[in-house]
Amino acid sequence: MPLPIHTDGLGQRPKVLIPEKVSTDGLKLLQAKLEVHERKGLDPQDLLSIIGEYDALIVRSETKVTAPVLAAGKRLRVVARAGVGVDNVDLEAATKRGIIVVNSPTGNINAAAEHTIALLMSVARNIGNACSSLKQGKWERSKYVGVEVKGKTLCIIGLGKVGLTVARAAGGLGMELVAYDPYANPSLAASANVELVQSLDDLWSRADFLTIHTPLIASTKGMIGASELARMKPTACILNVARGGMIDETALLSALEEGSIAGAGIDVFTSEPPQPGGSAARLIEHPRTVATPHLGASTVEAQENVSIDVCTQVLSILSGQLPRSAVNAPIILPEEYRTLQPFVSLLETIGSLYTQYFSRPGERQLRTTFDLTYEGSIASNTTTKPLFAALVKGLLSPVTNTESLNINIVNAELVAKERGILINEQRSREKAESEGYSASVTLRARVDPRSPSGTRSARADSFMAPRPSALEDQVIVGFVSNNTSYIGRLGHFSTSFIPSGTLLICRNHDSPGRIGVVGGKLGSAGVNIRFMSVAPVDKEIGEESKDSAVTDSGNGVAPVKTEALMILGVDGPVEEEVRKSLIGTDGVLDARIVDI
Ligand SMILES: NC(=O)C1=CN([C@@H]2O[C@H](COP(=O)(O)OP(=O)(O)OC[C@H]3O[C@@H](n4cnc5c(N)ncnc54)[C@H](O)[C@@H]3O)[C@@H](O)[C@H]2O)C=CC1
Ligand SMILES: O=C(O)C(=O)COP(=O)(O)O
Repeated sequence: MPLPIHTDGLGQRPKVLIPEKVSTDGLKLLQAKLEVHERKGLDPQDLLSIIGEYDALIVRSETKVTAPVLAAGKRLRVVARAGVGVDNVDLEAATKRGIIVVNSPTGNINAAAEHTIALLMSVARNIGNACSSLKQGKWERSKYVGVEVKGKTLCIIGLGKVGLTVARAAGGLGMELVAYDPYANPSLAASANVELVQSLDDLWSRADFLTIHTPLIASTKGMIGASELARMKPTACILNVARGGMIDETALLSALEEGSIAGAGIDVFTSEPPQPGGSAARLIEHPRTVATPHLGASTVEAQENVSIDVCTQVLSILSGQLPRSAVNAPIILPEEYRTLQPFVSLLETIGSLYTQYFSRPGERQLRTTFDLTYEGSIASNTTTKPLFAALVKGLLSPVTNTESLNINIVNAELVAKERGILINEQRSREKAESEGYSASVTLRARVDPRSPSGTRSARADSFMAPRPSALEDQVIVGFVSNNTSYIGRLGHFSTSFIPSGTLLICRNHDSPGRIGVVGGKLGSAGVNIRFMSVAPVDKEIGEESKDSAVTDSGNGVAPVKTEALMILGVDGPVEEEVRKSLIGTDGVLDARIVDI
């Protein structure tokens, strides 16, 4: 069920910018919940100047979503591509900023495949030239004699969704099918009667028609140049309904001019629209080229599909749910996300509690590795990305502005790496049940004694773990009960409290009268106590330290069996003077304030 979309603090609905023609079928879904601004014909400068107002951006292939656009999009949470190819979106920059990029991976593949077949037939039967000749009042039947495709070999580079759909349709036309795709599914290829070859070198000389259906990526850029074209039959025709940039346009034009290939059917160009007088424009003008202005996805049906697909995903993301097809985020099934959700809040709390509770102001700080263990039922989830992201956010929230970092499943790993936070995730199915809960999480810090602060990075906001006192155990155990987060262990102490609001956490001698002392001092300072919980030394540690139990010297070293924690939920802030006044007298060894 979709969650409500919240307005901002000023009661405004989230805003979505649509600078290209996107079908109204999807936009209608948005209009009820969002402010939808269709602004066609924006130039790059206009886009830069207005993008800062928007929470979502929906584009097709024309809008270049560059790093500067994403940087200016301070509120942007999602860039949706109403189509397949995301080569016009700077994915790396979006990931860094935690902006989810979604696309519609299947909505227009049939349209693209049908358009490929249309170009194939147009090239084979001279449809474009014959049509314009007829419109000029001519009747040139012998000039436009074509070839049949039945029995001819169609070579396909990229046997993905579009490539396979083209193969099936071309198979229906009686064509022989050969494909090169190092990642193709052999059984799908076999089911469409496609012969898969091991190398591109096996294709060039076999093709009567050659069609390309790969994404535009480093390995496909400039894939077909002069030397490849030179190896093709002079009767061969080449088709491109994928992306400009994969075929060298100048080389293709020369091959057509020299007659080393027979024809071309081209829908996509290196620069769209083509620069007047440039290589694409000259290629389009060639009499044996059939060209269309990037119309592969331009059918009513495909535009409805992609529009509804991406608009639904925009709504999901803006209501805090996960999209169906994010390009730069892991796929998480909805039912899996539901089981993880209560733990997301727990992990954020544990992270924040860790940073606030274990920090000692003024102490030299060190870089840390965390062991994060999921125990019990939660350990069987296939992904824990949302939990990882929540922990990173929690660890950083007390020391940096996490709002501006927008930490989420998209960028959490990157942010953690940049801040020197190393998190090892582990799973244990049994442990939590033996402790009496169905699932729990343990965060244990291992501080690297060889890397004092400042040795690796001069960043002021880099995460530095607090230096632990000699024997301090930096561990937090949390669990969820009735959708509420609980802390079950803090350092050496076994406890059970709900971490929320302002907490005063005191470590004291485990002897009568401590509560009265702290309560009295807080009372005279006008601080109201909401709840209180006493935490003895965890039983495992108690066993270990039985023989060595000595009284603490009061310097924060060597917690022993004779100590306990007192956790007080208090209303409002506790002045620093009041906190300090609690320490050192009447058996109170330490007092720390934590805000959750
Ligand atoms: N002209 C238009 O309006 C449209 C164009 N497209 C374009 O069509 C292309 C294909 O789309 P889909 O089939 O949906 O993508 P897809 O991801 O399903 O398939 C791409 C295939 O290319 C293969 N591939 C990747 N690198 C390769 C390489 N170096 N050599 C050989 N094969 C390689 C992959 O293994 C994959 O099987 C994309 O570039 C997309 O942008 C898609 C829809 C409409
Ligand atoms: O989906 C794709 O990859 C396309 O190329 C379609 O582009 P368009 O949305 O028509 O600008």
